[in-house]
Amino acid sequence: MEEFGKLEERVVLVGVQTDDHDNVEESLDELKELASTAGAVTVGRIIQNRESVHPGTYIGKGKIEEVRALVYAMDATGIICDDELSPAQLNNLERELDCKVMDRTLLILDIFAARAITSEGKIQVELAQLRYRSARLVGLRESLSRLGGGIGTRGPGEKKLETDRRLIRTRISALKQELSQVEKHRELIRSSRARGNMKTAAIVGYTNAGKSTLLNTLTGSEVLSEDKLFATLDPTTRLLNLKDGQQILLTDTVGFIHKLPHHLVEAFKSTLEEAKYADYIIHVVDSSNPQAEMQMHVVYETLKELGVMGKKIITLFNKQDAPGACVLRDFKSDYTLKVSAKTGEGLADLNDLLEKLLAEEQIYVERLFPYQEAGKIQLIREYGQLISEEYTEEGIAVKARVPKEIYARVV
Ligand SMILES: Nc1nc2c(ncn2[C@@H]2O[C@H](COP(=O)(O)OP(=O)(O)OP(=O)(O)O)[C@@H](O)[C@H]2O)c(=O)[nH]1
Ligand SMILES: [Mg+2]
Repeated sequence: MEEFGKLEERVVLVGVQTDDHDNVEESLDELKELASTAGAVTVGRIIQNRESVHPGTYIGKGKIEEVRALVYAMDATGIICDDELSPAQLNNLERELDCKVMDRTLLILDIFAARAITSEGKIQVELAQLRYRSARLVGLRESLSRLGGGIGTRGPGEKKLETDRRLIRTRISALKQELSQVEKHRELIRSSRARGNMKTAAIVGYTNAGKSTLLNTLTGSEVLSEDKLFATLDPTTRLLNLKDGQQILLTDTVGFIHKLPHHLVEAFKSTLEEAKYADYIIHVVDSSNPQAEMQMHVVYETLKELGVMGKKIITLFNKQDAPGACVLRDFKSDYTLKVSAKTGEGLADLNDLLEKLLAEEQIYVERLFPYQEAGKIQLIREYGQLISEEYTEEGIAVKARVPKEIYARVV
């Protein structure tokens, strides 16, 4: 595992501006944030304009010289490239520059590794790390050997490489098995939730948008929220009591990010899938971020990739208290609200909206059930929401909300 925190890492960021590519300056701003989250100090950046990235070395020969000079001048310990490098690009650059070469994927993996808390998150990160590494075994041999323990403590050699690969394969299949156990467990929880007829809203959004803060403010719970990228890696579900007595489950999710490497989306699928099983999507946008529009776009793309479609979307333009907060036009969502998760501004409107949406799914029942029909009250308890029950001589007076599907069986 690459450890950034131990000795001070000083890095130079390297990006390629291609014609069809979004703005690399902005992408490098974000890469700098990622680097600092991982504990590395950015000491310079170099951008090359090219039609496309160099297949063998990511950047061209002349630029490599420039990077080498900057690394030397700034006493940098390594470079971080803005795109995922192929194994060949990584090896070649490492040979040419003679310093540590990292890429966006490795950086994100490193942050993920430091932040995963639940066993599921940890397994997912380790799997993604192993997959990334096994493809780059030659180049990463040195950093691997620093791991100590099982993998790689002796010098290089073909035989050694074979052993590394076999160890990694064994580990991967063990992890996969563990993961499928954990996923089964999650599936169980999900289906019992569905049986209890509890509606769920998934809070999604770009990393650092304020998702965890929102969950904390709404439910008074303590979910780690930090001004760091990827503070949340494991979904956390909390019960929200709405003012009118209705209830909804809110699930915090891992933040999305620009250029989230595909196999990471793959690795985190089961975590991100919370959004797929939710009844509603609450999309939190950091409206004080100049990149808000691009970030919203990334969120929609990721949702599409996950197959999350046809759900009601509530977009929250968050951080209204912050300077420069704006409201963007948003054609993809069904409802938009201006809020501040920090100050609580606008959250009463969110409460009202959720009440309205939930009420649409349920029918209000006020009825006296004779004692011989008490079984129906059990049905309400199981599938609906019992607001009150009062025992009288004629029977039980009940106020409740029941889902449309079972209304006919209750009245
Ligand atoms: N000014 C202001 N800051 C906010 C608001 N909501 C969240 N923040 C800050 O934004 C930062 C990120 O908040 P989090 O709640 O951790 O963001 P997140 O979306 O959960 O981030 P990840 O878990 O990393 O994806 C923290 O420093 C919060 O204090 C808000 O309404 N106003
Ligand atoms: Mg969070």
